[in-house]
Amino acid sequence: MKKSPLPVQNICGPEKQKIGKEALVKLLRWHFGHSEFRGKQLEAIEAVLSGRDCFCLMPTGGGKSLCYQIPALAKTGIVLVVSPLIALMENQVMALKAKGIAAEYLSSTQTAQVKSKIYEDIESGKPSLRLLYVTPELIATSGFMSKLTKIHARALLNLIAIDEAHCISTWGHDFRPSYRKLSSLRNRLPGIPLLALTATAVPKVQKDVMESLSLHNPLVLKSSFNRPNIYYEVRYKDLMDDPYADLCNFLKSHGDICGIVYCLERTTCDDLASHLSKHGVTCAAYHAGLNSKLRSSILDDWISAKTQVVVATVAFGMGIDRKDVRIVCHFNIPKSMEAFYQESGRAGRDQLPSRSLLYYGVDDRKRMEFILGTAKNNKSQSSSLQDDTSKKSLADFRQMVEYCENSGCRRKKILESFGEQVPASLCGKTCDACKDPHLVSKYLGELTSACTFRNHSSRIFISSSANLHDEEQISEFWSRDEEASGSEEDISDADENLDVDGPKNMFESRSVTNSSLNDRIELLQRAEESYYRNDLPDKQVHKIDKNNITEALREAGKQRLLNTMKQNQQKLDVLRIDYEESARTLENECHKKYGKSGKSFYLSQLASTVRWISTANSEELVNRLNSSQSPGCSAMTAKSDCSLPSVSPSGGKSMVTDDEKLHDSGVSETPLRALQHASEDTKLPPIPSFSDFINSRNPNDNKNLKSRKQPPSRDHKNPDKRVRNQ
Ligand SMILES: Nc1ncnc2c1ncn2[C@@H]1O[C@H](COP(=O)(O)OP(=O)(O)OP(=O)(O)O)[C@@H](O)[C@H]1O
Ligand SMILES: [Mg+2]
Repeated sequence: MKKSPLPVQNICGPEKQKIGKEALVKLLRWHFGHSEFRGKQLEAIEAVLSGRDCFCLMPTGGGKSLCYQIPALAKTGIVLVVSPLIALMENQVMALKAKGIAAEYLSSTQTAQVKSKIYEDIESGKPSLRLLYVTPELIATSGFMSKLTKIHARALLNLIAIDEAHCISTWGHDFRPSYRKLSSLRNRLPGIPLLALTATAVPKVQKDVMESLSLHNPLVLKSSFNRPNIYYEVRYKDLMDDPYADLCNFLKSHGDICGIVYCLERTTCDDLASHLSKHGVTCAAYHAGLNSKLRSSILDDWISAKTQVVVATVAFGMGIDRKDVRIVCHFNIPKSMEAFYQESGRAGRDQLPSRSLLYYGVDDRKRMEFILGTAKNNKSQSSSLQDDTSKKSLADFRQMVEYCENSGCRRKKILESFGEQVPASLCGKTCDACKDPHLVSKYLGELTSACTFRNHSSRIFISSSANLHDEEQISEFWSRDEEASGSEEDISDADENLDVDGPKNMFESRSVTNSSLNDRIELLQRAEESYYRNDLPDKQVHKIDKNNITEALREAGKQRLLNTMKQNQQKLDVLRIDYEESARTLENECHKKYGKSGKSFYLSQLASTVRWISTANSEELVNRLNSSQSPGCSAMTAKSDCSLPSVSPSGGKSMVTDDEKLHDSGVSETPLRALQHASEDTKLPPIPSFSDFINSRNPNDNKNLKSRKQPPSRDHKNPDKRVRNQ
């Protein structure tokens, strides 16, 4: 229903006149239907209305948006809101419009007509608009800045609100290079109060945000990070027979509730969503590998409660505003406490009891250590800034591991990681460790035994990833950060094209400033995708259906798998294996599983398999190859009439040992010879290295990608590890 603008007009006083609390509460009730301000909302609103800068740290779901929405209604003129995501802007603008509040957003996704209507209004000298949401990229363009300057000169710019302000800090978990450009706002638009809002900023990030934005004598408002309505729990994958079944039962036992399950990889999302669906949970997978149309329909179905659970990567991120999320589950350990807090904080925004459940697995931990450690090793040659960033990533992750591996109150650990000292009694048995400390201690004991049993060296944090893989292997993408920055892509492209002052070349600019792991991984992801795109001749690409899995693509996929096996030769040498056949088998498996679902699913599965090969041990590889074969044809006893890869485990020297025995078995060419041929003869498709990719950004010039690198992470779903150690 459209609301009359009358209350706004009534309280608009002369410039310096203080707007009283009553009038503000009236606005709150009239426009938003809330009876009272929450937490520090009123203080923030009064500060910015009086012209003072404000730094506002409120927990997720704390109601930060109202801190700039109410000021926008209290004064004629415009409140500019900087937001990191188009989806976030769209949601808020839609919700405000539904309340009859004049709000718009400017982004590359809008038509020229819509944009010029907005510009017309804000340049009219008497804008009807109250809230204008923009991306940080747009702010950096000279065109938009000159419009802002004009509005400013006419005293029509009341406030600049910077939402998710932690994105400005390289120390924050969601650093966005484009946010750095906001540091010029203070000088360019003097006298306009700045309001920085965030839910997740450790003390160092808080300081960095305030300094970067040059906040002048800001009112610093910090609410506790505590989310008392969320119950925290960790479950241990290594102690379970089947974590999929455990999660499924958990979700079903809570009835028809709304939930989010976060996974590290796209393929896990697809697998898990399909498993849950089969077992009666209405759910959908959501990740950056799906096209935007599909993504928004999945989001719509979830928002409108048609879908109960979304199984997602971190692409399902900021701006997801459904109040009644009852469960947020992490199926893989997140990379930092900040990420965990932000994601788990999507539960219970209506303040009702909700749950955070994290499935911790030692393999998951090692995988994460590997990627962070590899980044560190690679960066050791680079600047000290890069080293610092890597060290910080590892330290951040350490907190997450401690959250899972130590006994003691989970809530306390979360709060302490944000610099809050609280007594354990604060929790009031709202985490598993406080509710049932003996059980948690027992699980941790079992975990130690299980790890020892499985020959994991120890639970001591951060094994040297250099022992696992050489640094070549960094080039395989690891999707977690790409997923998050996939959203950044959504906002950046066209806006950056407008950028007259800003850098012409995103990659060039980033190579200078963005030493963060996130950016590197994002670029590597793009390199990966570019590799697949560029592998086909241009004309062919245009001709084929975008979603079509061509023979050429399949062949490239097979070659990629083959290449990975060869790069892991040393590790796999303990096997006697026909690499060519093995690659074909694995490619077939990917195609069989996801061929019908489309190219992105197929490529995602393929990439996951590549990662898996690079980390799997010989036994795992044997198992997988064997399970991929047709019934009755065992790879362990492969004969010449079986066109499947011939493999045996490392201990298999006694079973099938050397060339002679293979000759005896009737195989025309020994696996060892096949291996040699593969090394000598196979022309492998080039996979761009990180630097090659950056240097070859010209889309017409992708042919000089020469070097070849290798994936770092491993598939989480290792059936062998589900050992319950009683
Ligand atoms: N004073 C209030 N009374 C009741 N509900 C409120 C109040 N202020 C905000 N809310 C509600 O709380 C929910 C969360 O608000 P909002 O999206 O502004 O949170 P946030 O702090 O920006 O969270 P996030 O960090 O996740 O972005 C919204 O649904 C909003 O309507
Ligand atoms: Mg918000």
